[in-house]
Amino acid sequence: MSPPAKTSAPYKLGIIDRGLILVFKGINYLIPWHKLPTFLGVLNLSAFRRELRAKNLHDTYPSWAEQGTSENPHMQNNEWLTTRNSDGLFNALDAPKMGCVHMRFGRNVPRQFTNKPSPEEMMTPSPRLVSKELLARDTFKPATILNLLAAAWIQFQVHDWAQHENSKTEKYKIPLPPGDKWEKNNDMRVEVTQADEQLDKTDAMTPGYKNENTHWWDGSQIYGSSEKETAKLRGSEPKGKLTVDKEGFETFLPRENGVPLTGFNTNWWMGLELLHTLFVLEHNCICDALATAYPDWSSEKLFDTARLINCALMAKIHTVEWTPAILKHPALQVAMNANWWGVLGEKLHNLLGPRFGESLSGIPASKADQHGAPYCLTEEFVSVYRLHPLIPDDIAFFSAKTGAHKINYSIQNVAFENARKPMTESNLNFEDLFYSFGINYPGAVTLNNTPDFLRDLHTPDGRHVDLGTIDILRDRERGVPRYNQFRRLFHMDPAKDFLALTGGKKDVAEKLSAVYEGDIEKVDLLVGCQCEPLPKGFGFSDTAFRVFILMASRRLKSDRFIATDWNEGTYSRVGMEWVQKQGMKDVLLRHFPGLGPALKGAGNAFAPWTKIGSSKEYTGKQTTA
Ligand code: HEM
Repeated sequence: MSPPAKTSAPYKLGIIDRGLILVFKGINYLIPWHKLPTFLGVLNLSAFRRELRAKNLHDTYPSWAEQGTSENPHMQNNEWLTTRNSDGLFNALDAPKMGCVHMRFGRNVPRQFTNKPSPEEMMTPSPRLVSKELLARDTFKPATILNLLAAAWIQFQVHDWAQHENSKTEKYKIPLPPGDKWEKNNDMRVEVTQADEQLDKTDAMTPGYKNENTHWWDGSQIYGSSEKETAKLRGSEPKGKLTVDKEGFETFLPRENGVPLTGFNTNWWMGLELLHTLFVLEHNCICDALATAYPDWSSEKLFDTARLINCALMAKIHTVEWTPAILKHPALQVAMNANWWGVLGEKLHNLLGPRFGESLSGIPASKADQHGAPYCLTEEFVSVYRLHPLIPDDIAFFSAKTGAHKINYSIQNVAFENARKPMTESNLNFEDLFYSFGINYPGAVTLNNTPDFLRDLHTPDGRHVDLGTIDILRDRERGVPRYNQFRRLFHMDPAKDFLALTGGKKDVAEKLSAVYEGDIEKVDLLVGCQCEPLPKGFGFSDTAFRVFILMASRRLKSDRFIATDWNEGTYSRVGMEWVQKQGMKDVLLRHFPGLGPALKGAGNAFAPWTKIGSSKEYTGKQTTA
């Protein structure tokens, strides 16, 4: 038996790192990073990332041995050396369980700061009061830098990355504010998050929670998080393809009792229907291209390679398109491109190849590195992706051919079993739906903008929940520090009072103070993030952004298939070109060519598209601000 695996040396700050961090701490005392000239802003972000890598990656297991050893679990099939395993095994070869399904979430703050609070602390102030006073949407506030596809995209990605399990037996009773008639019997109960078994004393104070998905960026929302599931989704399709159903001219995800058959199908709505369908079609199209180029490949080889390509394409789209769309700041445009192409940029990357390491040539093809802590997603990462205000109240639907306004549907009427209703009921096709998503706005991630639909949600499995209450409760129960403490642990200054937190908005500060009984330290992370002033061009808070600075590159850098094994041997020549030469617009146009006119003038596929024909005259709030 080999000793416990430790796949990478502890991340130590060198003298240059320390110098850089110190210099920028000095500069930031006077000027925040986002107000610096672009070049300095990018360097500032790099200084943040160095410090975060050194101080903000914390394992929640008692030892590295929990990640497995090079012999245990035993790799029975050498196939996993060159392709993804659906359970997430064997990505790190000497720690084969790292990042696999049912491994625990880690932490971005030391565990001594993540203790589970007492029942009283957990319910103070009542999460329902916070939801009613501070989260409930008063009027729809649109995010005008984005389109609705951007909202669907991030949920689509989150479903690849993270899902906690709820207890089947235990529930919290949520205190209701006076006069709050939640249900007839005036009772609100929410399932406890299922904690992992206790492995050591620390777990008694701060439980570990397992991920129901693989932690890797491996398309598990499409392919499933187990080999068994993947086999089911492929069925008996030849040439490495995923199963689809054809109805007339449209291709749909197959369904069982009305439920879509795909890797992750909970919290379903039309946005997910669109993106799951699109990337299943993309997988099948990649299979065709590979089969043409490599006619002797088996169905297995075609599937494995197409999945690698499809996952890398999604990771690239997220890195160089979605993120710069929601963080529309010049330093971010450079920094996110640098994650993929390096600071030398795409042209030089293509000319010289990825030979100069992570900083100059980008993360793909650089050496995989876990920076001293086993790779996994974290509780704090899940917290900052609670972006439920992105969901609007209703969607305006248009013809992709003429731009004519057809009909509006409330979100409720395109959610769960209704996800395809506008197609079956109103004769709209996928092209119309994509076009409509391209010109509808999502909600802005801000206070009092969580839709009623999610705050009074009835799910197909019989739950009746207020997602605003749940968003607050979950962070508290999982020991995620409240806003000010979170900022300290992410090396930021805490807000000194309510007025400072809101950037001088007196009415909001008073409302916050009333809910939190004058104690700024009690403000929940999600609430603080939704009311702090944003850097110019940002779609969410600078505080949440600190988690992104660290984890966006970590998801790429820790993954052997994106880092060390990024080469033609793994992906094939066709595969490398497929990923490197294409983006979201190419994917959309390949499958839905009628979107051409709307996408023609659009800069970023996740920003509002060009309105065509008579949709320009529509004045509804869904697409006009
Ligand atoms: C119609 C749209 C949506 C529905 C119906 C929905 C529903 C839900 C539900 C029921 C939960 C689980 C609550 C629990 O802990 O018991 C949840 C969690 C979550 N949702 Fe949403 N959601 C939607 C959109 C979104 C969007 C756009 C995002 C943006 C990224 C998002 C991010 C999350 C995250 C991060 C969690 C926590 C997952 C975890 O605890 O592991 N959701 N959502």
